Amino acid sequence: MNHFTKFDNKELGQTLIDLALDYKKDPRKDQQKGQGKRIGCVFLNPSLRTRVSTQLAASNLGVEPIVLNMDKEGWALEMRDGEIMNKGTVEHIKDAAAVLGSYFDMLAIRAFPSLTNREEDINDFIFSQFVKYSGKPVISLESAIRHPLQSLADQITIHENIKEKRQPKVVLTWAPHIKAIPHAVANSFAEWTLGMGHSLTITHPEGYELDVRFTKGATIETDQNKALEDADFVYVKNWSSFNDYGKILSTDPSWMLTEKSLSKAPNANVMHCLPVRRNLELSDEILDGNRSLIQKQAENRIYAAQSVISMLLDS
Ligand SMILES: NCCC[C@H](NC(=O)CCC(=O)O)C(=O)O
Ligand SMILES: NC(=O)OP(=O)(O)O
Repeated sequence: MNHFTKFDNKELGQTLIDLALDYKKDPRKDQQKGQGKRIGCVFLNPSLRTRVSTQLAASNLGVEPIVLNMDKEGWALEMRDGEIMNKGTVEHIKDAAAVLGSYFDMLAIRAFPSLTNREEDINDFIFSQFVKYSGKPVISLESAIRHPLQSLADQITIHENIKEKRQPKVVLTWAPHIKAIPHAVANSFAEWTLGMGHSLTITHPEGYELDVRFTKGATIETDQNKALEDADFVYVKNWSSFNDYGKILSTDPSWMLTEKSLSKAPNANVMHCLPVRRNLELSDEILDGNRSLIQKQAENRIYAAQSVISMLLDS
């Protein structure tokens, strides 16, 4: 594994899940493994879980994490090659990434999409520029189109909570939001769930179809009640329109998941990546009830990151 940016294959996915579960039992068992190594975690956007869980994961392995909140503390970065930098940007990604590459053994970066330039976002422009110029193994802390550490934590959580021998029914449901929200978490959840061999139903209002590169093989159902029937895992997420790029087409509150929406899914566990807007995306009754796996997902972020850093240390 040279970089960790996306789902690769089922075998590697399962290896990462198993390793994460080993670390969960004994988080510091490999404390010597990363002695003398450093990881630089660069954030171009806000974060709670990703920032802290990655630092904890690194320190469990003896790796020293250093965080740079580039959006607040760094120079304004120019991303485009060949620009005459006579406006607001101060430092080119080519120079900044190369310097960081020389300081660290591995790097990690969060770079959200613009949601205004679809072409750049679907090519993961900022993230790709960073990988290109850093010269070191890079972990995605959420890019324009993927959030693989979240998805690995989600798959660990599903793996831990499968109760029956049969294949679980996994549903990804759109939820209302007041802001235009990226596609990364939904894309990645679909990519990893399908990649790990689960069946996936995606439900959303008309116009909210995700990029088919991530959803090929999923069942798409615009009737949420029908989609939720007999679900075992229900992943709740808002995203903005992909076809009408970055637009909010609906804020219909009936899409917010409640106990009533799950009346035909008695065994459903509910998942969300957090942060969640209570009583807009998800009701208090679900968030505070027995169905929620949401805190467990957040805890598993540590072991997801730890398994990834550990595997990168091996390569
Ligand atoms: N890192 C996990 C989620 C990040 C992002 N959420 C947000 O931007 C929430 C913003 C708000 O609620 O104002 C998203 O859903 O893709
Ligand atoms: N789920 C997640 O990535 O949370 P943060 O944005 O707080 O890191």
